[in-house]
Amino acid sequence: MFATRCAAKIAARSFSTAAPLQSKVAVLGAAGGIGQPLSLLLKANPRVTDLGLYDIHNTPGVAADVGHINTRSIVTGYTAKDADGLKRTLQGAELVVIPAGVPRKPGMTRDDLFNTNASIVRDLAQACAETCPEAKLLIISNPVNSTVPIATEVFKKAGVYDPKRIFGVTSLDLVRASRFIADKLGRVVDVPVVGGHAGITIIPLFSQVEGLALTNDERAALTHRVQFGGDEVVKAKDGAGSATLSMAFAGARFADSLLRASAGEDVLEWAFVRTDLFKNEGLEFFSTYIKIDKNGVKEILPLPASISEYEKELVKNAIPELKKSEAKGTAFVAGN
Ligand SMILES: NC(=O)C1=CN([C@@H]2O[C@H](COP(=O)(O)OP(=O)(O)OC[C@H]3O[C@@H](n4cnc5c(N)ncnc54)[C@H](O)[C@@H]3O)[C@@H](O)[C@H]2O)C=CC1
Ligand SMILES: O=C([O-])CC(=O)C(=O)O
Repeated sequence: MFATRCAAKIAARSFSTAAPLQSKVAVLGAAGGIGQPLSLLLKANPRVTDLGLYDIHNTPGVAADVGHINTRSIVTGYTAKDADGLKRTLQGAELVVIPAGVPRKPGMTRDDLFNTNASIVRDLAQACAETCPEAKLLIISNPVNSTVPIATEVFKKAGVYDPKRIFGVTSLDLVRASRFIADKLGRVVDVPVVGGHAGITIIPLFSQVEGLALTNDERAALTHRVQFGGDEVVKAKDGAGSATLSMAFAGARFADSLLRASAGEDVLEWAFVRTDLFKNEGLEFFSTYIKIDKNGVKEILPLPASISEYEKELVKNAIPELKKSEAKGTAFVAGN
């Protein structure tokens, strides 16, 4: 009786061999603060069939550990010391998630990371352009407002650029906004967050949340908290880095959206992408509402007409900041 119950339980937990599609996901920076829990969450995702982990060091240990989890995917782990380690990680990848690079310490802005992270993202993007130009790139490394233009320029130079496939991951801003209003609202709902991923460029659209009534003071305080949520974590970690666990959750959620879209689902998401929405202002990248399908971005939706005057003002103020970061990223690749 007990044996039968156990067998039934094990069978129920086993992965279904009928699961469709082959989906390889690569994580670059897999041994880091974000990389490890992100790899764990991706290993738990039944849509992932191959999980390729790469870092400059420590990846074999992470791969061996995560690889013992009895879900569907096969795990490989390479470091910079392995011959063709990066290439082998990227071969056949459908998604490449990039959390490689240094995190902030208290007192730093995300832009202060530019000098170190710009070349890391440039070199990893170059490897992607050579080995898996058709893969979707999910860029987590900061400053996102500049690293996405960097990856874009690398792909353009390599002649393989498709704006549908390069995403700056801003999902953590949505996760925070959703969590920060959950107690007041009594439920967890999606909150659209648009703009970019640094300070005042992060714009939560609380006006779009049904049933949420905020005073002006509450709205201003909540908006500020979302815009500077990253600083809250950096301060609390007190020199030991920035958000890792919540970022892994948000990154895994965004990766899952893309995998669901690949499997034929209609998916609405928010991400920092190439768009003509602010072409008249000379801005090329903006985080906004996107419909995704198996090819990546299927449609970029305009901001809802019903956003508040307060939110319109936030968008207006973000544009010069976004343009500066975009120009810095673009110039970096042009000059190197
Ligand atoms: N987009 C977002 O919402 C968020 C972005 N971040 C950013 O993510 C990045 C990573 O943060 P953490 O994981 O906390 O840092 P971490 O320092 O713990 O991990 C970074 C990993 O990248 C690896 N790495 C460095 N150069 C590499 C290269 N060339 N190739 C492969 N791997 C390389 C390191 O060895 C390390 O294991 C930071 O830039 C941080 O600012 C962090 C939180 C949220
Ligand atoms: O604040 C940071 O440096 C990390 C980050 O992007 C975030 O937590 O939103």
